[in-house]
Amino acid sequence: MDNDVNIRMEQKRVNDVIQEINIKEKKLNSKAGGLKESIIGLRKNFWEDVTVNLEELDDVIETQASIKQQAELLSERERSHGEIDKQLKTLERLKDSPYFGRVDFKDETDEEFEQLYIGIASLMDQNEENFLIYDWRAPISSLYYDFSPGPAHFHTVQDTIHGEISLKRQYIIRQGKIKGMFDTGVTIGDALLQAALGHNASTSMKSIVATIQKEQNKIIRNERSNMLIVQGVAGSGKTSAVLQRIAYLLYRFRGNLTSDNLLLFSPNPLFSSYISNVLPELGETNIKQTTFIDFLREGIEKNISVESPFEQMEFTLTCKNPTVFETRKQNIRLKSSLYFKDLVDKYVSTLQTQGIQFRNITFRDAILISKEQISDYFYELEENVSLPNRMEIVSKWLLKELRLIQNREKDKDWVMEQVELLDKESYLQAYYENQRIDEDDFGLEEDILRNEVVKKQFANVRSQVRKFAFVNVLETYFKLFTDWNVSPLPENWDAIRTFTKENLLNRFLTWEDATAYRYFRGKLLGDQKSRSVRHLFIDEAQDYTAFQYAFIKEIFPYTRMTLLGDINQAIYTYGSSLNPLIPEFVGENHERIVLTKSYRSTKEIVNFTKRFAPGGELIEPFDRHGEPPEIITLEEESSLVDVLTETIHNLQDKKHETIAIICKTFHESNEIFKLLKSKVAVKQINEETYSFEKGILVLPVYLAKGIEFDAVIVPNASNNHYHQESDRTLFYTACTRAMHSLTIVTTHTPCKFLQEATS
Ligand SMILES: Nc1ncnc2c1ncn2[C@@H]1O[C@H](COP(=O)(O)OP(=O)(O)OP(=O)(O)O)[C@@H](O)[C@H]1O
Repeated sequence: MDNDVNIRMEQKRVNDVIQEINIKEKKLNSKAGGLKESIIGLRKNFWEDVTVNLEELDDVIETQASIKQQAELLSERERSHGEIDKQLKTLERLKDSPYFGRVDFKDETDEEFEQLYIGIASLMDQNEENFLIYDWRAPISSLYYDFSPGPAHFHTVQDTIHGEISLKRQYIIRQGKIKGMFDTGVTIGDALLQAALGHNASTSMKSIVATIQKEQNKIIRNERSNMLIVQGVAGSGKTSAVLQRIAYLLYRFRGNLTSDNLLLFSPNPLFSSYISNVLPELGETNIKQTTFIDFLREGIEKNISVESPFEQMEFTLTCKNPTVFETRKQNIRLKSSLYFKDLVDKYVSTLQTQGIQFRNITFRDAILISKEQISDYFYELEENVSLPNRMEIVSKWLLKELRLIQNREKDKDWVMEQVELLDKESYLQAYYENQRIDEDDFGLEEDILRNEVVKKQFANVRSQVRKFAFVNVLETYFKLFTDWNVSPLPENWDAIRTFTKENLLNRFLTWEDATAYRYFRGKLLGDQKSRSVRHLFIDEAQDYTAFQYAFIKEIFPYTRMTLLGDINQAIYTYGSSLNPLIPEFVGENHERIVLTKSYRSTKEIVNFTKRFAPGGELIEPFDRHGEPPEIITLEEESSLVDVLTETIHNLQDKKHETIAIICKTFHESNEIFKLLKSKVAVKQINEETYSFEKGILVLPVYLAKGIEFDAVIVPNASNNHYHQESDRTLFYTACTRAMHSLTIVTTHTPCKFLQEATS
């Protein structure tokens, strides 16, 4: 058929579907209007419609029941209204772009091919009989992602349906108009992908539903594995795939799984906001996201400061003292390892019989229960009761003791002084209470007031006891490095323990100690195992240590996990041995998927960066072309500012909107910022930056993780800057943030990675 006729017919169908959407929208709107009125009415007349009578106990109970009934009615209506609101928003999106794909499919029993249109949500005709659009997550829609014309099959919950595809078509529809239409063969939409990838970088990530690739679809629809591990090269769509996977799981297990059951660990706050649009764009609520440090901090005492991973990195990259550096490196290696976890476990087992440090329970500067008493009580308990259970028993005992002390304390003089300071309300309450019990006993009122005072004053002590504040966890951890005979001795143990002791005395945990300490705390006091998180997603998984993984497993023993990362971007090199992304790690019920195709950068940039990526021969560029990376050799170092300014102006002339100057360290980014701030409108990004706007940005590479820019400038790729083998992953990560343009500035002696790329 003539292409114009085809387009006309397809546009007619789009118009028909939009017509249906309009009708549905009208119906929903009138339903929503009715509901809204009823909600307003319910809210307005809430107190008129409930029977309020508080005279007799029976009346009070009836009143409570009546309020409850009214409140339930209101929240039911509000829920329905919310649901309609969500449907209306989806219809609004469908009206703009009802679908992006079509497959004509016939199963083995069918006579004729059926046309299946695929979009971001399902839509049925008015009689609710036929699908006008299939949700991209429906089982049948996987035909679109997994097959080209020819034999094809898809899995339903019970079955596998075999058949044949006769046509696969893609559309670009905007504001209800077909802007492009392609019939595709083997891979989906090179044309569409070209269009999607050729755009300028955005300050927030986009959904990729229309162009999900077969390999990515495997990640998205995986339901079997307890642990899904994705090793994917830079720009291969790991983050994109995981967000689509979340949307898929929410759809597939709707009714059983809500966004509260899913948790994502992201590498930095900037990244969290960068991806926060994708799920709402797909009509789903965002899931809980946190960085691993925030997650750890929740379980560490507030008066202990914790180093961030970025501070750790900055320290190792900028430390000038070789002895200090060496000790720190060894500390990181040790504390990141499972060997150290074993050591902590061994130490914890010795605490069964002795060694836990307790705190006195004090009140108004006096010791109420001494730490020795607590320790004696604790260690007299049965040895085979676990430490956390013993803590519970001690806490109960302490609360009982406190009640007795509280009673004794009541008659002291200071209580009367406090009674006099009580407000009018407390006096009134005491009066009524007195009346209720015995109106003739005047002494009772004072007793009630005294009770009120001690109860208030003891509330804090009691709450501290419930939180096990009577255990000095930090001091007990400290003893691991002082009183305990570690065996076998880790390498350079003396230097490591001196370093650790010094930090702990300052109530400071290095990043490598933070997990160990948090784990230790859990062993001592007990950890709440998370049952509500059913799926955990870890992006940039290469940057987690073996100890961190073991800890995560402890907290989430029943949770399915999806780990995504790239071993070539492992920037925390001293801690990242035994990473799950390496094939040897794969265990039972684990699945490993490898993505080798890089979509982000132009072919020229990928071919350049793959030359210094370990195992780079496996990286495959997507066929999108641009200018080759530019390498600028400085004649003199003082010319850097002019070179950078000129480069930025050139890039702006070429319509690049996000231009990132990616530095090795924050220290370097400070220097560059100072150089440039009077020349161009440059913005500096730091650990606290939660979102960014288009423009010229300067930032260290560890804050650029997971993000992409139109153009990247690496301002100093000299040998004296990227000089160690461990800098390779940093350099690689920096260069691979570029979508369209990469500029590298160096002195006459470029770093070896740059030499490898250009030799
Ligand atoms: N199937 C696809 N269709 C359209 N765009 C895609 C597809 N897959 C990836 N992309 C695009 O490629 C870019 C890189 O994707 P993404 O950030 O998800 O990769 P990544 O593997 O997480 O990268 P990195 O490890 O380097 O941070 C994004 O712009 C994304 O939109």
